[in-house]
Amino acid sequence: MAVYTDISEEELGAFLGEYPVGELLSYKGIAEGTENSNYLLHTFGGAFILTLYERRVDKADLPFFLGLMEHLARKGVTCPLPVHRRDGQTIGELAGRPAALITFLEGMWMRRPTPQHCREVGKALAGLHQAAADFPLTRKNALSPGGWMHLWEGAKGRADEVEPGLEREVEAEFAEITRYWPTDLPSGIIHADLFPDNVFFLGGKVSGIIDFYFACNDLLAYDIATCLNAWCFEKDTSYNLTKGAALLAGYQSVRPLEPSEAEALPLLARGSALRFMLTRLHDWLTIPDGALVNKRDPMEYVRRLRFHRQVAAPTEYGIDIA
Ligand SMILES: Nc1ncnc2c1ncn2[C@@H]1O[C@H](COP(=O)(O)OP(=O)(O)OP(=O)(O)O)[C@@H](O)[C@H]1O
Ligand SMILES: N[C@@H](CCO)C(=O)O
Repeated sequence: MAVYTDISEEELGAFLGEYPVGELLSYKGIAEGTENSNYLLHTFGGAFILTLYERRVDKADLPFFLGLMEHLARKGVTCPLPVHRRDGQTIGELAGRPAALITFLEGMWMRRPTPQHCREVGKALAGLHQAAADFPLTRKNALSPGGWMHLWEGAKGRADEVEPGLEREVEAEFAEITRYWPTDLPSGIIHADLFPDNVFFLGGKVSGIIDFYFACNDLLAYDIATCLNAWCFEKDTSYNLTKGAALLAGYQSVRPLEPSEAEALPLLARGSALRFMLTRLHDWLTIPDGALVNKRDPMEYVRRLRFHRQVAAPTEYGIDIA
C-alpha cells in the first residue's frame, strides 16, 4: 500500500474548497502503487484521485507531468485530467506535500496480460509517442545511465545481501551497457514506467493510461524495451515470444521501427532491466519492513538482465524486421 502521508477530513475539506468539485462525500487510501500517496475521493462532482507527491517526484517537474496529461488528453489519449482550482492552478499543497487532483479513469489493470493485451499496449504506446511529439516542455530522464550510477553507488555495498555475487555481476553489466549505450536513435517523450498496473482495460481495449511521473525525453525504443520487460515475461522469468511479437507488432502497426532501433533492442532491454532492478534494490534496502508499501523484488529484474545478456539477435524478441 502506498499511503505515506495521512490526511484528516478537515484538511482535505479545506483543500477541496479551492476546487470546483462540490462537497466531499468519502475518501480512502489506495492500496496500490509505490511512489506517491494516492486517495480515491467521491464528491458531489464525481470521482477523483488525489495524489500527494512523495520521495522521487521533484515539485519542479509537476508542470511537466500534469501539462503532459492535459496535452495527451487533448490529443485523444485517455489519461487522467488534472482538475484546475478556481485560481487556475493544478498544483496545490496538502499535509505539507505538493498535491494534485486528477479525474478517475474506469477500467481494470491486467494481472495476467494475454498476447491480445500486449498488442493493444504496443499500439497505445506508439500512439502516446506520436501524441506527445509536439508537447512543448522537456524533461531530462533522471533514470538514464548517469542516474543509475547514482543509485548503484548507494546500494552496491549491500547488494550481496539480496544474492551473493550480485555486486560483481552488476558492476560488469554497468561496464558493458554504458559502453555501448546508444544516443542517436529517434527520441521524444516517453512514459518510462508503462507497467501493467499503469494501463487500464475495458472490453479488451486500452481504456486509460496513468502514472506519468517518470515521463521524460529519451529514446522511444527504450520505452518499448521497458514494456517488453514488464509485459512479456512469465512468473518463472521465461520470455513469452508470442506476447513479445504481439506487443512489437502492435507498436509497429502505428509507428514502424527504424532498423537501428530494432537492432538496439537487446541492449535497451538490458539497460531497462538494470534501471528497474536498481530502483527496486534501492527500495528493498531502504524501506523499513512493515512500512505500508509494496516492496518489489529486485531479483525479478536481475533474472531479466540474465536473459537479455544471452540474446544474440533482436528477432529473439519476436520483432518482424522487414
Ligand atoms: N486516474 C486514475 N483513475 C483510476 N485509478 C487510479 C488513477 N490514478 C491512480 N489510480 C489508482 O491508484 C493506484 C496507484 O496509482 P499510481 O500507479 O499512479 O501510483 P504510484 O505510487 O505512482 O505507483 P507505481 O508504483 O506504479 O509508480 C493505481 O494502481 C490505480 O489503482
Ligand atoms: N513499475 C516499477 C515501480 C514504480 O515505478 C517497478 O515495477 O519496479
